[in-house]
Amino acid sequence: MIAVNEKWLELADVKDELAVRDWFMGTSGNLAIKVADEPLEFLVTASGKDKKKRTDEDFLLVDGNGQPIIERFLTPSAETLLHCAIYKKTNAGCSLHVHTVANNVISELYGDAGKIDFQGQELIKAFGLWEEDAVLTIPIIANHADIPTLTREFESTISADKGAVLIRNHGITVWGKNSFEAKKLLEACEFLFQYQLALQLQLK
Ligand SMILES: CSCCC(=O)C(=O)COP(=O)(O)O
Ligand SMILES: [Zn+2]
Repeated sequence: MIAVNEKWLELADVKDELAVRDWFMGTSGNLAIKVADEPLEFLVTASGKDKKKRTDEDFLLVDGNGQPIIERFLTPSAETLLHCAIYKKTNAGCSLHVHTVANNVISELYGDAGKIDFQGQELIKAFGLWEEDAVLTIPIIANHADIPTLTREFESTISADKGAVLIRNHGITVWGKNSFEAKKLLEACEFLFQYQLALQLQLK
């Protein structure tokens, strides 16, 4: 139970930081943090809540199928299966999903290509890419309304213990070994997206 309480507080702190950035517009976004490996258990945000507020009902514990453990009054995030896919396919400890204007516009501009590449950008080092000619590729998948379909396409893009995937005209999901790394990746992506949009305005 101590582990759950510690992870709860860790995720609540991340949620507060992302809320300050206004990254939970219109109750969008969901966050998860792993609590146990075998069997898999993780805390995930309750669905449809105002994630800018800190309450005792912000998170609930779910199993590897995204089903609530003990808690029967709260509904897990509608996108819990995406978090399940991350924890099943990687050693990640935390996964974060937010909707921002920049990540939505980038996903639409580059959606037909199915990806966006970043090269020659200092911030790609956040992903561990330190070589001078390194390329960060962020996949962009279709925003299927059917969550199992969305999850299948999403999990086909997962190939490492840290990563980021854009869902077209929806948002981004990132994951990393812990909440610090996941938040770092989320911020790096947002920087890169805002840079790309600003650059495109200058080129016009
Ligand atoms: C109003 S946002 C639409 C659902 C969504 O994309 C999202 O991120 C939040 O859903 P949740 O069930 O996690 O609250
Ligand atoms: Zn979403």
